[in-house]
Amino acid sequence: MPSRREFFLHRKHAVITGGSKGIGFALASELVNKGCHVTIIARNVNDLKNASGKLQELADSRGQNQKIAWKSVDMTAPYEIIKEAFDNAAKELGPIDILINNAGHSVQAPFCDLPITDFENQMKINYLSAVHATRAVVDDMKQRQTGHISFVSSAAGQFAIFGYSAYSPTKFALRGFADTLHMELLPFKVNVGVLYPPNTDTEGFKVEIETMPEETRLMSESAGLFTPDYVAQQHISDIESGNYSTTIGLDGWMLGNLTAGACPEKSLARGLVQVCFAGLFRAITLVYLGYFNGITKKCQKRRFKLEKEKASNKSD
Ligand SMILES: NC(=O)C1=CN([C@@H]2O[C@H](COP(=O)(O)OP(=O)(O)OC[C@H]3O[C@@H](n4cnc5c(N)ncnc54)[C@H](OP(=O)(O)O)[C@@H]3O)[C@@H](O)[C@H]2O)C=CC1
Ligand SMILES: CCCCCCCCCCCCCCCC(=O)[C@@H](N)CO
Repeated sequence: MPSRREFFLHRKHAVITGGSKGIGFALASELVNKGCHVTIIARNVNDLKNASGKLQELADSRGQNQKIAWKSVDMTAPYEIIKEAFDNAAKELGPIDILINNAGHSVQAPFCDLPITDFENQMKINYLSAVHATRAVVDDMKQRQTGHISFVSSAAGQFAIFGYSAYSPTKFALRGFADTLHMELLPFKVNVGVLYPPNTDTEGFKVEIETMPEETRLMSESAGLFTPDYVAQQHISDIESGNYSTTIGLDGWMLGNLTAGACPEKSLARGLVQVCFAGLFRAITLVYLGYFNGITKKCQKRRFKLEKEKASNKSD
């Protein structure tokens, strides 16, 4: 007998923001593999055409008449524009059953080196875009008493490290929003889920790694580097089985247990692990924090030394 929590993806209409590349594209592909009709949203039209062409090929190879569509929308646009785009998507491929809030961007540097505008900009694309998209689809889901809404947070939305003073809060915010929404939508049978990826090998990540402070690189790489396909498969499988949180890799799994806090948990087995090992995971985290603080001090020492050498070279 299928479990009460199970969510069937076959012939559902899924909309993925930021679906033209990286994790979003991998999520879109996996949803096509599960039999969904898919609409992807992003800004760049060429990338959208390219990505939806690939998705259509994948869909055609399954021979089940699945439809693919794309919309060029800046997800930071005013709510009215977002609402119109989602209404049009629903007119084209049918009522929206699944929304994946994935569009996002990271800018990392020590706090004082970050342009002050980046704080607001990242909040707009990483957090507010998800609020707007959710508002655009949720009434209809409540009325139809079915649906799923996902948020792509980050391991940096569970563990805030050096360099992410603008980025991490946007990803923590998604968790707060998702926890609330999950509770409010329970009576309407609309599911909510959060994905917490560690570093994932995408175009966005390739740009990020070029400008990343050494501290951020050393700390974040301790949680591993994963392929977008692997990350997407884990999350889609959690959507199907009705799990709230998706974590990736061993460190990700520990981090999920550590930060379970007051977040929803629908699996008894997962809940038991959180209860039994809470202390152990906190202890492991203290060790990591000690290691990370050491990295911060060492890198700063090296930087001071370099600056001193430069200054003395100049005065020679
Ligand atoms: N890669 C990683 O290491 C990790 C990523 N994440 C999160 O996963 C999500 C996806 O990341 P990733 O795949 O690496 O990102 P990419 O930069 O590779 O792709 C981003 C996607 O979002 C779209 N996008 C960006 N800005 C906007 C906007 N204003 N409006 C609409 N669409 C937009 C892009 O298309 P276009 O530019 O054409 O608009 C593109 O499709 C992000 O939320 C990120 O924070 C979380 C943890 C780790
Ligand atoms: C008991 C638990 C211990 C586990 C410790 C693991 C340490 C995690 C460090 C945080 C990693 C942050 C990755 C950010 C990825 C991301 O979002 C960017 N690449 C943005 O694109």
